[in-house]
Amino acid sequence: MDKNKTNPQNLTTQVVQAADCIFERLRSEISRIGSGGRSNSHIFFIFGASGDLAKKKIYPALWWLYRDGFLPEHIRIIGYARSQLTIEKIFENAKKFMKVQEDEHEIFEKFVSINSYINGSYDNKEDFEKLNNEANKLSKQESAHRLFYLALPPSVYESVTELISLHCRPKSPGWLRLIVEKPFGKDLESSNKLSTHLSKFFTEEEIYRIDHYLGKEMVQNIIVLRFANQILSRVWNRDSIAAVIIIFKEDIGTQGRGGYFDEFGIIRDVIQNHLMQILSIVAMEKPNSTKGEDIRDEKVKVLRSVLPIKPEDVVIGQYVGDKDSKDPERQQGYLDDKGVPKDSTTPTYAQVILSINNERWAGVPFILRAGKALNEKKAEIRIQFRDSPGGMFEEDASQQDSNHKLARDELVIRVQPNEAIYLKVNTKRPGDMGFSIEETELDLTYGQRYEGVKLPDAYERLILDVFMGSKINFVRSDELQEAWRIVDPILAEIEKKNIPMIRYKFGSFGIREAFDAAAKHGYIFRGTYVWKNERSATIANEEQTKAENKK
Ligand SMILES: NC(=O)C1=CN([C@@H]2O[C@H](COP(=O)(O)OP(=O)(O)OC[C@H]3O[C@@H](n4cnc5c(N)ncnc54)[C@H](OP(=O)(O)O)[C@@H]3O)[C@@H](O)[C@H]2O)C=CC1
Ligand SMILES: O=C1O[C@H](COP(=O)(O)O)[C@@H](O)[C@H](O)[C@H]1O
Repeated sequence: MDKNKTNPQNLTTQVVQAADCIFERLRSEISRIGSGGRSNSHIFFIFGASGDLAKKKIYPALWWLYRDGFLPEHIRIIGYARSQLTIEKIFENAKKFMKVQEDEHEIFEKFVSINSYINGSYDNKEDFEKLNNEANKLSKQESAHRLFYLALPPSVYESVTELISLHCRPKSPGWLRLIVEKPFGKDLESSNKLSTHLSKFFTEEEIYRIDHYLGKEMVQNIIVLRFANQILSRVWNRDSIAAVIIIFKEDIGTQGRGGYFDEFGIIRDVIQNHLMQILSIVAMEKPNSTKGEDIRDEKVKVLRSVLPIKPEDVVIGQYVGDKDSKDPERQQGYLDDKGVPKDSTTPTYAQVILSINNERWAGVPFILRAGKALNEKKAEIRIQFRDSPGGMFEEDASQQDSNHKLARDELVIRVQPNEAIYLKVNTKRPGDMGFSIEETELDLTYGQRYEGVKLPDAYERLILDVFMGSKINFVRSDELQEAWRIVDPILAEIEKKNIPMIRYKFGSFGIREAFDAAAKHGYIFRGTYVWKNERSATIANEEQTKAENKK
């Protein structure tokens, strides 16, 4: 037997070497792009450079790409916002998210030196002309390729994009790429309006709609897992799979972002985009190739087969403070957030159960569940397989009853934290003299298996994709339309208050009604959680809930 294959130490070394080799190829591709053609400079503009996303994600991602040699040689980064700031101040705010190591100070200083900040408004043509002049001066080349990242609230997208197109386009042969952050509208109508507006000023080729979940390692891995493994592709259908559940949980509340959140709610914030994107990759047919268009064609095709959601298949909730908690943040309910109106009925938790009407998936529930202010931060996909037929084991004796004793096989793809893929299977209890069965896992936890391998941050990957001109991990306008078509009717029902709002305590495991609904559709929860303790949490404000539902 090949020792290299079995020794985890060697395996890790091999993986690290393979990763280094891939990175080397990428770096040379980047430098080829950077030096090829007549236009070899790049300018990366961050609109909303004073904001939260810029500070936490964009500046850090650009720094890591620069440090690791992935940015083109001749590049300038220009932050733009209304605030009177300096680049020093911007870095002061962003530095704690950039994780600069002791031995990286020299290269970090070089990174700082390619950055600058310009302040100006979002709707004044003179400011954009000034920005354009500054950019030309900094890059010393009017045809430098230009990338514009819109880290802004959607209220200013229209004016900013128009002014960019009219006043900040590079001279030929420089190209322009526009990175648009979610939310892409609030519903199908406003999303279409935004798309129509963008299409007046940019080609579809130039637009990169970012959904950062598409940059996460395990989300990208779904395609490989599904289509590079016969053992999985053969069973990836209604004959073998009983239910699919895609879960997003956060252990924080809105943390002062309530003003933004209240306008959108958890369905628009997480389900319509991140979870729907995951669903489309889990459920799509095999694409013809790994080309962006082939993959996106299949994603949109499966979304078109999603049937209208029935209101009875929706559970929504809003968190209330946990007055018994010692943590002051957990004592605050959603309505205590300063930006949130006291009578807000915006959901912070939602579960929707979807049906896909095609040959592969008819009858299999796809359960999308997302919640803020829960007991943990976690995102995962659980593919639950059907019961083994036959019932030959003692544990199987009560097959008639829905509470089966023999656990179902379940494939879990843990997106975060601690990326992992594990398959829950039944095994003979080790050492047992008879046939007693216990549930165990075939476990591929990345932190153990691929020790030392760096998994890039989602924004790092996606920004690099934009430099490379790769659209695999960006959302096409027809995908977006389908996602809105699916959630729009439910949003309307919620608006009309036709779906009861359930209060849950900050730190809860979830909402019991959601788990019951999932069980009714055939997803069998085999965890160890005992609802008895939680019941008091989900009905903490039962009286208030009842009163509101009566209104
Ligand atoms: N923060 C996050 O974690 C995530 C954010 N996003 C999306 O990214 C975009 C930016 O998010 P984020 O950085 O959190 O947003 P911010 O609220 O921090 O806004 C970014 C910048 O926009 C300007 N701004 C804020 N409000 C207004 C307004 N009403 N009118 C005009 N300008 C305004 C401010 O700059 P100034 O006043 O200096 O001009 C601010 O610094 C949003 O579309 C958001 O949905 C997506 C995923 C995650
Ligand atoms: O897009 C969003 O995502 C974040 C969660 O991102 P993650 O990468 O930390 O899982 C969420 O907090 C935010 O509300 C939402 O807008």
